[in-house]
Amino acid sequence: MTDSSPHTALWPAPVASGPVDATVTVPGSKSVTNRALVLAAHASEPGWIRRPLRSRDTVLMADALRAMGVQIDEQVNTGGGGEAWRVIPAGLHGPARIDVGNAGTVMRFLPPVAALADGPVRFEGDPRAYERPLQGVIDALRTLGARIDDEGRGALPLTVQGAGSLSGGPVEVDASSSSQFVSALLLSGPRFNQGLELRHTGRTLPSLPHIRMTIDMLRVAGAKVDAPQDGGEPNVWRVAPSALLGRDLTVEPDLSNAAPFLAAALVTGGRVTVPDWPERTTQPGDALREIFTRMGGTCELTEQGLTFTGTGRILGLTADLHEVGELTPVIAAVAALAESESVLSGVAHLRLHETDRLAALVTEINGLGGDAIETEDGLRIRPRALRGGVFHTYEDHRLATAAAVLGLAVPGVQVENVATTAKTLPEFPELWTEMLGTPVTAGRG
Ligand SMILES: O=C(O)C1=C[C@@H](OP(=O)(O)O)[C@@H](O)[C@H](O)C1
Ligand SMILES: C=C(OP(=O)(O)O)C(=O)O
Repeated sequence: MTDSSPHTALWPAPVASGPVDATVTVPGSKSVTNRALVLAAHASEPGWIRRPLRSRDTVLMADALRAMGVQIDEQVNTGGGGEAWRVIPAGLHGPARIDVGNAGTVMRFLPPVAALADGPVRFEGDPRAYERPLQGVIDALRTLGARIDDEGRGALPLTVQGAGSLSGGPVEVDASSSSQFVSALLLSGPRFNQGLELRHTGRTLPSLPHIRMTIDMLRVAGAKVDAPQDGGEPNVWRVAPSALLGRDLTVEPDLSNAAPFLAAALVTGGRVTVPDWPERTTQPGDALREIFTRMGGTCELTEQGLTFTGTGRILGLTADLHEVGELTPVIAAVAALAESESVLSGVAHLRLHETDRLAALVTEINGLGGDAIETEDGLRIRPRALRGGVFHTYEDHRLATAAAVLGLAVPGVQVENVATTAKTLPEFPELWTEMLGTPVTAGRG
């Protein structure tokens, strides 16, 4: 460790001394927790969120809702069932200041909530948050009746001049840069006076499972939603105006954050079980069962959870990851260790994520001696022996977990700022070393 500042600190990624054999309990889903918080804030009665994810993105969401008047009581160890948050909705109000950090869910899901608050709500965040797309949400909210001061930026920082209610009605949005534009408007749609009729006009729409997650959770909260997935008009969603119910909801483990642990089984020819893997889910991480099977492993879903077993061989993958873009960094890391070429496509929108993920993955994999190139909409990765070195993470949690996967097989990988995993998985370094059967030691970034 040459520097103790968290952004430049180096974490020596542990090398696997043999096949891993571990059970890893993965904390709750970021996407489910943050949707649950928004829906509970809109409800007309209190609700519970059990086993929520506690991470930077979800704490930012909870704090932002608190700033607008919602009461969120965090209760730990409720009858042995882990943590539970009690959400008590109240009249939403400004003035409020919201820090979105670099959380796409916070920066996109909350401007529609703020439009329903009474008073001005200021949105600020990390420098990268000011570069991430938001124009579609801003324009749509204006069409629906909101006043937003963004000084013509079409991005953060901005102030929503909440009027206490919003007309709602029909609106068009191009959500080709982020599915979160659609989810954001749908999640608050029941609270708009006329509800919402949302039409996506872009050529493509990424991360469809996340939109299905939004619709499922809205319906559980009592909303009436018509969606293309039910045979409705393509690219059109309708949400009826209605009150929402307070629910008692248990958050599923974050299956996207299960990715590096399952990858460890594949890379080391070992076995990893993730308990509480849901039998049915809208989480995109469920696709890992098929993706990692195609890359050479086998998996089995039992009462114990999902057990993934590696065979010692790692096969290249040709796949369109448009629906499951957030899995790309870890898949790319596995691909860099594979015996044959991988072509990962459909993920051009990753250039606008926490960092430009395509550029970052190419630079860092090649920095370890790999052979990766950017294509128009993804990556091509060819087999080549890797060597140790510093893997920069660009304040991107998924770059850090991808680097840890490479480090299992490549001695001398130093992960810069592993603490950036706090965005969605603050316990990552401990879970990783526990999985490998090594004690938690110094060297945490
Ligand atoms: O709605 C959500 O919870 C998410 C949607 C996806 O965003 P994009 O559609 O912008 O990729 C995903 O990548 C992100 O991690 C979480
Ligand atoms: C893209 C991601 O996050 P965000 O919710 O900030 O968009 C991600 O977690 O991979």
